[in-house]
Amino acid sequence: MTQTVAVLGTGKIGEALLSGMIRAGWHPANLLVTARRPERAEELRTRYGVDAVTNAEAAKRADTLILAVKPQDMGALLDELAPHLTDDRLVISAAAGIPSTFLEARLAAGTPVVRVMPNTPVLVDEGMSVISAGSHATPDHLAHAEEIFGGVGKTLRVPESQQDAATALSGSGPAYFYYLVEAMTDAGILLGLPRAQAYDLIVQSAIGAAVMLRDSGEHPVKLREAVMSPAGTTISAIRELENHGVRAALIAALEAARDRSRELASGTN
Ligand SMILES: NC(=O)C1=CN([C@@H]2O[C@H](COP(=O)(O)OP(=O)(O)OC[C@H]3O[C@@H](n4cnc5c(N)ncnc54)[C@H](OP(=O)(O)O)[C@@H]3O)[C@@H](O)[C@H]2O)C=CC1
Ligand SMILES: O=C(O)[C@@H]1CCC=N1
Repeated sequence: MTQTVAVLGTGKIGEALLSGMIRAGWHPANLLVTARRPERAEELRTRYGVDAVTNAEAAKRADTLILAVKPQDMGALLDELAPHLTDDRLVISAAAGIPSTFLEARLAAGTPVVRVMPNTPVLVDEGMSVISAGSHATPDHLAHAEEIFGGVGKTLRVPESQQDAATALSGSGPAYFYYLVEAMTDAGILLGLPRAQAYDLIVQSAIGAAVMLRDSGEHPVKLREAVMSPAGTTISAIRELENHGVRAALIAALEAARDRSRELASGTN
């Protein structure tokens, strides 16, 4: 039987996922979206050929609902959905921090909930989506979530207790790399290169390094050692990174992201 999937809250990650599902072969007729603003609903209808409906209608029509609103909006969305949602629907939450118990407590008893932390590279089919089962989710529900998110990148199952850490690593992860590219491009300008050239050099280096990390099977230390010639340029740069505590800063940054994810758990702040 053909399943209908609804994306509720089609902002940055919701739209990225929607576009990826269509590329992965989902027919727009089997997809629904919801939006808070009529002009946004119209934009999504025109851009993707999907039906933009109310949250209540999505609850009635979809077999699987993917909730992609901000953690702070999740309580209100669940209150809106609960009267229309029966326990034979699968509810997938992509919200940072919000535990599955938060959803389960607001939905019909026994409703299966799966928590997923995707990231924006789902836009280019290179997403990383970390998946956990709530109390009533079966292996079939997890497999269904993997089918959806696996179409736009990799998936990994973890116990829900690891979701805040996964959010800090892969959910937020792309932003750290963009930040590094920005900073390294600025350095290129300081060294006298035009911005566009500096950007190209850094981005291609990032792509090359990422492919080697993924495909070479080598530990990152080995890959770095291969770049660091004795008494050469690279070790001079690495010494500065160590002097400025960049490794410690990264560890502290990811710890802060994990802590923020935990703070969002109440859904109210
Ligand atoms: N951005 C990312 O990289 C990632 C985000 N996430 C999670 O995804 C969720 C969304 O994040 P993001 O996409 O960045 O945020 P956005 O603000 O871009 O998207 C949220 C969308 O939800 C809409 N919305 C809010 N309430 C309702 C409602 N009741 N009914 C319908 N639509 C509603 C908003 O509408 P309006 O435009 O009117 O405000 C907005 O378009 C968050 O919970 C976040 O933790 C997870 C992984 C990665
Ligand atoms: O910054 C955030 O809160 C969201 C969750 C992970 C990525 N973006």
